[in-house]
Amino acid sequence: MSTDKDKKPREAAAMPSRRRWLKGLGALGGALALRGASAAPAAGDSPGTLSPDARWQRQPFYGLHQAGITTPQQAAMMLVAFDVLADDKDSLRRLFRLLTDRIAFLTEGGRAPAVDEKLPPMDSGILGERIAPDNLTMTVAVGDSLFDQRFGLAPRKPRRLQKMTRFANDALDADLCHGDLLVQICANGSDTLIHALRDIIKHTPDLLGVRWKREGFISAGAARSQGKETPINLLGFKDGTGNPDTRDPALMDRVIWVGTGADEPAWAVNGSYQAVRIIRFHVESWDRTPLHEQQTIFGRDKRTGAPLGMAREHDVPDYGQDPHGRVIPLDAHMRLANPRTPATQDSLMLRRGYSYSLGVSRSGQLDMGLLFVCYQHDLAKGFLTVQQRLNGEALEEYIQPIGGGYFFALPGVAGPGGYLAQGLLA
Ligand SMILES: C=CC1=C(C)c2cc3[nH]c(cc4nc(cc5[nH]c(cc1n2)c(C)c5CCC(=O)O)C(CCC(=O)O)=C4C)c(C)c3C=C
Ligand SMILES: [Fe+2]
Repeated sequence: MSTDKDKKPREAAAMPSRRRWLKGLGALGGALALRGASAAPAAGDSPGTLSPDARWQRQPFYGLHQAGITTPQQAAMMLVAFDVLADDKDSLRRLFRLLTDRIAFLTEGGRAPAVDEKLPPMDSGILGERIAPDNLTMTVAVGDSLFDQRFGLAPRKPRRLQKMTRFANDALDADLCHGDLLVQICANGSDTLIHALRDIIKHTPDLLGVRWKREGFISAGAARSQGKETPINLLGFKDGTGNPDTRDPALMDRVIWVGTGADEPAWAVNGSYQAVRIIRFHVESWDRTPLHEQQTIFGRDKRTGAPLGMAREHDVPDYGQDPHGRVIPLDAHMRLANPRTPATQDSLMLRRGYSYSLGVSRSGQLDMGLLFVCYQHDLAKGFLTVQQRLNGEALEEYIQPIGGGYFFALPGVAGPGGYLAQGLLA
């Protein structure tokens, strides 16, 4: 029998830390067992679940607005665009009722009904027998193409909804653009996103076809902080600092939600315009760019996230004191995006960005970037105006938008019995 003494020096040196690690796992198991009864792992829970508390975290499905817009960013996000295969308004209604039922179930959690072994199981099984909600939100939005001749919905289209067209720096890939529907799925874990998507696909074979899909992430720490810590993007900058405060309902009414006084169809009230952009980063050249240049491109300190010349992340720059851009250049990304003048106050938006990282391009470059998602009460005043101001910015050398689309996030479902898009299809 071999002992620690018989091992080669490097292996023997590794043993104590291995033991410490195993002991640590034992202590973790003990800590989990001490937690509340509902949080304790149960037979059938997803294997490898380290934090049952997080698995049973829930976001309410019913409400005036859909969840997943002002909800603090969960760790994982999937964007799935669908083509609608329904061929008349009744089947479209069946689709939205089905989507509503599935989302209500998946966000609440529970057991999938058992079926005869001769039939396909009702659930993929990838989350175990007991399907945990895992802080899941599924936000459904409709695209411009849903309002074509198929369902007779053209007169009911949200007035600012339009097909995304190309900006000068775009290299749009047709396979990554547009869609009749866009479902933004967010949760604590990626397995929950995949489970939710497969559930939707399984229940809608005659109604939906997947058009494109992308997955993204933010750091576990930023997600756990419930919005207190700003996520860092793959260029190494805190991204989301300047967002309006989602805990301020009056501000959200002004910036995000379509209101009753808006020049929009009545069914659209409490919905929101969603702009999605898949933006690739040229990280190799960015990583060879001097820190000073990186910081002046954004207008913020890379480490602290503070505006240049200021100390703290949430300090508010006074551009009136810096009219020539000596501290924060006039063409810095943050200054162009939000010049903070009375005239530009109506171009505010809520950003909900996630990083993505895929493989390597044919020329050996890393394929990674940002799934940029933003919400606003008016697409033209929000995203389109801001993007126009950003056109030609210094950041463009390091980024390339390759896909996305414009959508309208439906109003929420008030309670059981109601369904998504009910007002639109009434
Ligand atoms: C059209 C809207 C915007 C696009 C597209 C966009 C792309 C983009 N942004 C970053 C990184 C950062 N953006 C930051 C601020 C910021 N960006 C927008 C809008 C778009 N960004 C706004 C409205 C703001 C807020 C400005 C403000 O209120 O001061 C920042 C600074 C930190 C922060 O406030 O979040 C960073 C960093 C990337 C990498 C990117 C596309 C590749
Ligand atoms: Fe930005």
